[in-house]
Amino acid sequence: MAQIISMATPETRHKPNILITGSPGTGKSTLAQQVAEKLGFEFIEISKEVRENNLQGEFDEQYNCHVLDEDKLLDHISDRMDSDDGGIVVDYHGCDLFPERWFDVVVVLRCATEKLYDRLQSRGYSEFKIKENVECEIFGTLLEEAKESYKEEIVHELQSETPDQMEENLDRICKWAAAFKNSGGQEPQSDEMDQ
Ligand SMILES: Nc1ncnc2c1ncn2[C@@H]1O[C@H](COP(=O)(O)OP(=O)(O)O)[C@@H](O)[C@H]1O
Repeated sequence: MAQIISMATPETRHKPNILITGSPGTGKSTLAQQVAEKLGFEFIEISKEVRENNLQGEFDEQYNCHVLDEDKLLDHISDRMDSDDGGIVVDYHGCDLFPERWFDVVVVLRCATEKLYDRLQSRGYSEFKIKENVECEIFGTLLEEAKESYKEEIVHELQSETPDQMEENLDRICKWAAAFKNSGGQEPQSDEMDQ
C-alpha cells in the first residue's frame, strides 16, 4: 500500500514556511539564519543541503560549479516541506523550482549593484561570475521569477544593503510570522507585512 503523505497548504500549516531568495550576495543566508534563530524555525540553506547530501548534477565548466539536480533536491526536502508543522526558513538564489504550496511568504532581497559587486568580489568570485550575478540583480530576475511563481500578495521585495535594513527585515518577517500563527494559518494582507 503506497504511503499517502498529506501535503500541507497555507491553510493547514501550523507555522509559516518562509522562502528568502535573491541574487547571490544580497544577504539571504545571513538573514535566513537570523530569522530561523529568532523564531526557533528550522533553517534549510539549499546550497549547503546540496553539498552535504550530494544532490549535484553534472559539472558546468563555464560557471566552474556543479549544476543542481532539482529533482534530487525536491525529493530530499519534500517530507519536511510538506509537513503540517511548517516553521521552515529556506534560503536559495532561485524560487520557481519549488512547489507553490510550500511557502506562505517569499522574501526577495535586493542590493545596489556597487555593493553587490564588492560583496561578490570579496567572496572571490571570478569577474565572469560577478558580472552574471550583478546583471541578474540589475534585471530584477529573482523578483520577476518570484512574482511568476507565487501569489503576488505573498511576495515581498526588501532592500538589504545596510545593517539597519537587515534589522528591519528581521523584525518585519518575525512580526508577520507571529501574525500567521494567531490567524490560524490565513495569510495576513500584505499591508500587515509592511507595518
Ligand atoms: N543588510 C546587509 N547590510 C550589510 N551587509 C550585509 C547585509 N546583508 C548581507 N550582508 C553581507 O553581505 C555578504 C553576503 O551575505 P550572504 O548572507 O552570504 O548573502 P547570500 O546568502 O545572499 O549570498 C556577507 O558578508 C554579509 O555580511
